[in-house]
Formats: sequence, structure tokens, C-alpha cells
Amino acid sequence: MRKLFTYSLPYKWSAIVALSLMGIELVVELVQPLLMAKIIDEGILNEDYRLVSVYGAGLLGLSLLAFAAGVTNSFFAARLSQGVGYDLRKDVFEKVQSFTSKNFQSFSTPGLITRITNDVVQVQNLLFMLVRIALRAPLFIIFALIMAFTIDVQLATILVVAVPVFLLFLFFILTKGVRLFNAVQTRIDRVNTVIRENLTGIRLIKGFNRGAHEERRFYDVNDSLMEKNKRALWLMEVAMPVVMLGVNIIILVILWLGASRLQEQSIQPGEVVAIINYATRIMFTFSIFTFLIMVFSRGHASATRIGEVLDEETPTFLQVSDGKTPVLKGDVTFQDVSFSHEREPTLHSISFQVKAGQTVGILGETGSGKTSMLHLIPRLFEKDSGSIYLDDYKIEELDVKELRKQISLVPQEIHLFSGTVKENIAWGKEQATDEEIITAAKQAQIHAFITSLPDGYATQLGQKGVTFSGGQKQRLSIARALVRKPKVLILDDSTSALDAHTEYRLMEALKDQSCTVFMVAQKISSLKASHTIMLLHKGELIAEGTHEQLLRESRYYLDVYQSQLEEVQ
Ligand SMILES: Nc1ncnc2c1ncn2[C@@H]1O[C@H](COP(=O)(O)OP(=O)(O)OP(=O)(O)O)[C@@H](O)[C@H]1O
Repeated sequence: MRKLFTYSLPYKWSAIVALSLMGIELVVELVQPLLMAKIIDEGILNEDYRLVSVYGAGLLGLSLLAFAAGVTNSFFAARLSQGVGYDLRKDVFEKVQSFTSKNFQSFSTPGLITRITNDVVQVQNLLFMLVRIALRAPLFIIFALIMAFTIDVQLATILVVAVPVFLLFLFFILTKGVRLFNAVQTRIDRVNTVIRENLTGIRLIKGFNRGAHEERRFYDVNDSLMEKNKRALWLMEVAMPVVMLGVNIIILVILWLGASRLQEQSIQPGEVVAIINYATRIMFTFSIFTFLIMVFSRGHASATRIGEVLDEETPTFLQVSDGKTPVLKGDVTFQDVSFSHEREPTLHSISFQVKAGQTVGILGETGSGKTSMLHLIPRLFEKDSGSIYLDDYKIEELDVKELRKQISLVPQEIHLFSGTVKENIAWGKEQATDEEIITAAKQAQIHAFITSLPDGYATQLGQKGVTFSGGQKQRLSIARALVRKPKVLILDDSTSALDAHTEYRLMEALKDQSCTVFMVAQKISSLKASHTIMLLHKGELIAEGTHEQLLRESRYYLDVYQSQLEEVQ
């Protein structure tokens, strides 16, 4: 919540204007019962109708003033809340961009989406209500009690006794409400998770006939969300009638005591009306409080969830960029590099040296650490110990943005963006010329296919667009990587869907690129031509050499090779 104050500072003038206008509304609200009392006591009871019209005109003027102040207050309250909402969305989004895979383990993707969208809206509502009515409500109660005292101490005492009781009740509702609305937001996360998994895996679900199972999963989380929402709203809905019942009892007590005081002629009828007016308004303010509590509970829960993202610790190297920015040749050296994702070590003392322009094949069973090892080079993961050099620079000495600019990674899971084919390739290099895009597509062996499409490079992908096959997607993302003319290219099992002939032509084209290539593949036939092949086993580099060397020197490699030959035969 303290952060919210910091975020409001740039909009302090909107807040100040809104709060000043709220002050006008407050004063009008406090003066109105007094004027009414005067209309009754000095005007109606004395049959002085000129005075009635004077006070009446005053009352009307004040009401119009309050109306104008209210409308303008809403305008500035909206400026404040929308401005803070915009900044929060931007900062949470930017923060998520700096997340490493370790950070992502703390948050689910749908949870992050809920935080950037729904939670920010709840915080906006909270801020809007805060400068619109939330601050006015307690101020009104305090000043209305003072005004009531100036009119009649005895009747005002009833109010003074009633107010703390109401406050205690509302405090109880507030504490329960914050907890319940926190649970509601978590349930929204779960609904989003199930919907997202369902939509992304829809073909799998249909293929496995798991539609009914998925529906049950959705009903479960949906029921749970409804249950929590019902409990939270029930709490708020009970609070309102309880407050209203209390209001009516207080008014009856004031009327009863006021009537006997009127008989004793120790109070004027207009004064009783004014006190009842203050009582009604105070109690009405309490009923607004129950609504405000809902907004506050939700806003507080959401602000905490947003704070969790903003406070998440990210490595400083991703935020600071003051390292060296040389143009690299592409030599890659690992010296005793170890790495663990969590507590279990993933890579143990990996050492190797690769000269610029070489092609390195990487082979190893699933989970042996191939992806982890390659992600250390562009610092997508941070090694625990050892040193990694690019040319003669330790990777920590290089500006991380510059480092990544010179390394292209084609990950295992291909991701294309909605937009045209051309935009998808140019995504790798913002200022890429048409010629560069076509050259990259040719090298990635996808140019001929693209030109066979009716709209060629202008073909739309994604929603309502063309859907590419697995191999076409892989080649498109390789083109995206090549357009940057990287010094180091990492192909993480990204040629698995290519036929042998296309894969061969791709590797031939890469030779002209003069970049170091790390290529993970499951088939030895894909790696045979590499300058060197590294064999990973349970996080250790157990052998390294050319295909022929490994056939001679590594029993493990020979076994894998023979089993793959048998599969082909
Ligand atoms: N983000 C992560 N968080 C925690 N553990 C991870 C993460 N990514 C991988 N691991 C673990 O690290 C080990 C090595 O995984 P890695 O993905 O590097 O292997 P791989 O050889 O590339 O596997 P595959 O061939 O199946 O892609 C595995 O045991 C895996 O469970």
C-alpha cells in the first residue's frame, strides 16, 4: 500500500484538486442540515416566508455547488486512478521482462496476467473511491458529530455512543473482507490457468478424448471461485442491512428523546430535525463504508499481489547495462562451469573450447542438461561457478544487451507472433531490410515455401491467419535468428521436424554465415558433419570429438549410433 502512495505522487495535483473539491462537498453536506433547521425554526414556525425563500435559495445554491464540485472531483479522481493504473501496468510488465526462469517459478503465467489486468483495475477502483468518497466519509462523521454537539449535547451523545459500535462492526467486516477477497483473486488465477491450458492444449484434449475431464477441471475451479465470491459478497450484503437496522434504531431513540425534550420546550423542532438529519447522514455514510470496505478489501489484496511482482528480486545484471560492447568473433570457452536450477546440480564442471565459426553438435539423453548448458551463454540462466568466455571476455564483463544481440537462440518450443511472415522474421532485427529478410529466409530453407503462399511475405500468421506446420515454424524461427547475423547461433533441437535433405541444405547454408553454431539434435545423422560433437550424460560432458573419434573412443556414443542405425533399417 505504501507503494501506491509513491505511484500517486506524479498525479499529486489531480489528487490535491480532487481532495479540495471533496472538501467543498463536505462543507455543503455539513451546512445543509443547519439551513434546514433555520428554515423550520426561523421561517416556517415564525411564518416568515421571505426567510424561507432566502434560506431555500441558499440551500439550492449550495446543492448546485456540491453538484459541480462532485462532477469535477470525479474527473480528477479518474485522472489520478487511470494514471496510476497505467504506470502500474507498465512497471509490472517491464518487471516481468526482467524475470529469469527462477523468478518465473514463483508466479504462474495466468497469475501474472491477472495481476497486470484485473488486479490493476481493483487498485484503480480503490484510488478512485479514495479521493471520491473514502476520505470524505470519516471526515464527515467527525464534523457531523461536532455540529450535532453544537446543536444539542444530549441528543448528540446518542450518536457518540453509536458511532464506535458501528466502527468496531465495520472493522470486523474489513479484516474478514481482505482475507476473502485475497482468496477470490487467487481463485481467478486458477480459472485463468485452466482456461489457458485448455485453449493451448485443445487439440491434445480432443485427441485424447479428455474433454469431459477438462470440463470437470474447469467446473471445479469455477465452482470454487463462485463459492469464495459468494462468501465475500454475502459478508458485504449482510453488513449493509445490519447497518441500516442500526440507523433506524438510532433515529427512533433520537425521535423518542427529542419528543420529550420538545414537550419540555428545551429544544426547537428544527434542531431535532437537524440532529436526525446528521444522524441519518452519518449512518448513511456507514452504509457507504460497507461498499468502500469491499473496494478497499479487493484493492488491498490486489495491491499486495502487484507488490509481490514489483518486489521480486531479479539479478542486477539484467537491470544495469554498463559492460563492454565489443564486436565478437564467436570463440566460446567453458571452464569448470557448474549450474543448478534448484538444489539438485544440473551441470557439473563443464569445460570446453570452441573456435569461432565451428559447428558443435550436442547429444545427450533427455534431461542431461543440454538446454541448461546452452542457456548459460546468453545468460538466460546464471552459472553457479566456473567461467564462461566469449572471445577473451568473461560473459559478466559484457553488456548483457550487447551480448544477447550477438547470440541467436532458436528454442525447443517455437513461438511465432501474430502478424505477417515478414514481421516474424524481422522480429529478430528491427531495422532489417527486405534483402536481409529474404537472405535469412533462403538460408533457413523457407524462402521457396513463403513465395508459394498467395500473399508471400505479407501472409498473416496466428489468429485468423495461416497455420504453419512444425517444420515450417522451425525454419521460420531459424530465419528470425539468422537475420540478426549472430556470432553464436544456438539451435536447441530446432531442426527435429526437418527432413534429412532440408536439414543438410540448412547446415550447408550456415557454413557461409561465419558464426559458431551449437546444435542440439537427437539423431547422430544430423550431427555427423559437425566440427566437434559433445556428449552430455547426467549433467557431465563425458566425451568430445569428431564423429569418427567418438565412434572409436566412446562406447556410449557407439551404442547410440548403432541403435539409431537399427531403427533406420
Ligand atoms: N526451469 C527449470 N527449473 C527447474 N529445473 C529445470 C528447469 N529446466 C530444466 N530443469 C531440470 O534440469 C535438468 C536438465 O534439463 P535440460 O532441459 O537442460 O535437459 P535437456 O538435456 O535439454 O533435456 P531435453 O533433451 O529433454 O530437452 C532436468 O532434470 C530438468 O528437470
